[in-house]
Amino acid sequence: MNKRINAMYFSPTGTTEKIVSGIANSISESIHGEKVVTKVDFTLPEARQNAISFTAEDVVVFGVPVYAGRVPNVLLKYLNSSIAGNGALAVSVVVYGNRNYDDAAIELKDILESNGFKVFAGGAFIGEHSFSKTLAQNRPDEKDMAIVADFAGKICEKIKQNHTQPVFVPGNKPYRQYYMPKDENGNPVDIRKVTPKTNSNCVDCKLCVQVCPMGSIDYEDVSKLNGICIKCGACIKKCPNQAKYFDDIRYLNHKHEIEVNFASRREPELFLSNS
Ligand SMILES: Cc1cc2nc3c(=O)[nH]c(=O)nc-3n(C[C@H](O)[C@H](O)[C@H](O)COP(=O)(O)O)c2cc1C
Repeated sequence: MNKRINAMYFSPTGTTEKIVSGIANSISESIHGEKVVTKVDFTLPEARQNAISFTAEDVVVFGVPVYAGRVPNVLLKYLNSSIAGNGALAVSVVVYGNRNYDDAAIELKDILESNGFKVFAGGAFIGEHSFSKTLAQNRPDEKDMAIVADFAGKICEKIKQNHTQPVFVPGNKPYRQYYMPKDENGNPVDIRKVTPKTNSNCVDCKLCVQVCPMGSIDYEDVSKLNGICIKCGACIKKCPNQAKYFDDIRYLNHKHEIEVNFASRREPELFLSNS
C-alpha cells in the first residue's frame, strides 16, 4: 500500500503528541513494517506561518487538546485557512484532561472535512490536565498506549478494506458555548486574563521563551509577557526549576475544583467508520 503516514498536532505539554505519534507510528509499522512518519508539529507560532497540503496518498493522524470543551480557539484561523486535505484520509484525535471533551471531537472532524480530508476514524483520549499535576496524572499511561496500539490496528484494517466512509463522532450541533469554570455559587468565572508569575528559582535559561505556543514570553525579561497567555501549561510543566506558577485565586480554585470533581478515571473513546 502506497500510503504516507503523517502525525500532525498542537501539543504544548506533550500529551497530544504522545497519542498522535503513537497512533501514526503503529499504523506505519503495520503498513510499511517500520516507523516512517512525517511529523507536522504546529505547537509553536513559526510552524503556523506556513500552509500545508496533503494528497489522497496521505493518512494524517491529526490531534489537538481540548480547551474549554472545544478545539482551542487560538488555532481556528490557522486550522481554517492553512491546511488542505485534497482527499487525504484523516484520523481526528482530541485529548482532554479527564473532565470532558464536549464538542471538541465533532468540531475538529468538521474542520478537517471542510478542509478536504476524509475523516474515517477518530478518538477522544485523556492526557494529564494542563492545569494540574494530579488530574489524569501521567496520562496517557501504559493502558492508554495499549488502546492506542489496538486502535491503530483497527485503523489499518479499515484502510486495507477501503472502509473509509465518514465516521460518526459524538457532539452537539450547533456546538455548545466554550466551557466556563464556575465559582462555589455556580457563577461563571473568567480566567482568560490570568498570567503566570516567575519566582527566584528562575536561572534565565529561556526555555519558557522557546516553548510558549503563543511566542508571548519576553526574551530579555522572561517574567514579562508580550502577548496572550492561553494557560496551556508549557512554561510551567517544562521549566526544569519550577520557576513559573499561577497564583490567581480564581485559577487555583478552578484547578482544585476539577481535581476534586473529575478525579475518577475516564477511558478513551474510539470512533471508526462502519463502511
Ligand atoms: C485553556 C485550557 C482549557 C482546557 N479545557 C479542558 C476541558 O474543557 N476539558 C478537559 O477535560 N480538559 C481541558 N483542558 C486540559 C487539556 O485538554 C489536557 O490536559 C490535554 O491533555 C493537554 O494537551 P497537551 O499535553 O497536548 O498540551 C484544558 C487545558 C487548557 C490549557
